[in-house]
Amino acid sequence: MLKIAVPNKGSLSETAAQMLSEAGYHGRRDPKELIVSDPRNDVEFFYLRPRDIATYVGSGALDVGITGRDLLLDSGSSAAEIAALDFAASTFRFAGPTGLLTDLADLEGKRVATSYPGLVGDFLADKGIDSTLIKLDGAVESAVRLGVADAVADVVETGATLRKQGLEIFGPVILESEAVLISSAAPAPGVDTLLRRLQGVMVARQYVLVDYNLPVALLERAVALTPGVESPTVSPLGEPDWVAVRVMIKRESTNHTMDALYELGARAILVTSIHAARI
Ligand SMILES: Nc1ncnc2c1ncn2[C@@H]1O[C@H](COP(=O)(O)OP(=O)(O)OP(=O)(O)O)[C@@H](O)[C@H]1O
Ligand SMILES: O=P(O)(O)OC[C@H]1O[C@H](OP(=O)(O)OP(=O)(O)O)[C@H](O)[C@@H]1O
Ligand SMILES: [Mg+2]
Repeated sequence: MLKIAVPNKGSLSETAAQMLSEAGYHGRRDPKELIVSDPRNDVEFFYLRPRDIATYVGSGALDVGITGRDLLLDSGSSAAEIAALDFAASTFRFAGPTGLLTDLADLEGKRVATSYPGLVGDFLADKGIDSTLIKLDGAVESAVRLGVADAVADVVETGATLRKQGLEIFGPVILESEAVLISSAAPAPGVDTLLRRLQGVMVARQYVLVDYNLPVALLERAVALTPGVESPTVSPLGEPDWVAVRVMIKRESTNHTMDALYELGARAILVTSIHAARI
């Protein structure tokens, strides 16, 4: 049975559980469950703190897990990232009191508060900057106002938390992070199926199917607008000189693409959601 680590709390837990469910797995129903077996899919789920998942997977105790790239790198674990999962995107940045710190060298000799001392320590060492790390569990943005640090290094999504604390981003991007699937050194049998299923969920979320009818003379220009993942399916129509086209397009571009197809001369343009996919 494939042993899969899943975040039990925090920012990643809800979407991770939802993706696994959309991928056909049967996870926990009760948030107090820590281990749930899904024999039909030949997997077992272990609900763990996202920060600990890389440690379990890196040690080989569990085969794969869902965590954040930032947490994986912070842990120093030997687990490897095998796929990005397209959610919980954030950047990891330095921030300080507005206007006071402007570049990385300004951190020399300063106190930097963070919940990710492994990640930040490695980054500063690599750049030759000698700072003192102040390890906090969360709400690190308060550390400057409360006088325990001169700057912070933390997860930034919208930047709203920093702004509310009178802090401003400075210096280089430490990391672009998102939720990832990680695996132990020797990938276990069954990982391929899990990955294909999760990729299917991502495709179903990102793409829609579009069908349209078009004079065959315009086909080349229509294909340029909607090239699809591999290539569009083109079928004959009862009407001579017209064809029917079926193709996947990015969900976010749906209305622009429909407008462009209509202007080109396509008609009966229909858009349908994809329920599941294997590409
Ligand atoms: N606002 C956010 N936007 C996107 N990703 C985030 C955000 N906050 C945290 N994360 C991501 O969530 C993961 C942290 O997991 P964790 O469970 O500690 O989240 P958390 O939100 O800090 O949870 P908690 O604060 O309840 O402990 C990291 O990969 C981090 O990049
Ligand atoms: O850029 P923003 O959109 O404001 O999001 C970033 C904030 O979200 C997370 O905090 P969380 O709510 O998880 O609290 P924590 O600091 O206790 O982990 C993260 O640690 C940042 O503080
Ligand atoms: Mg947090």
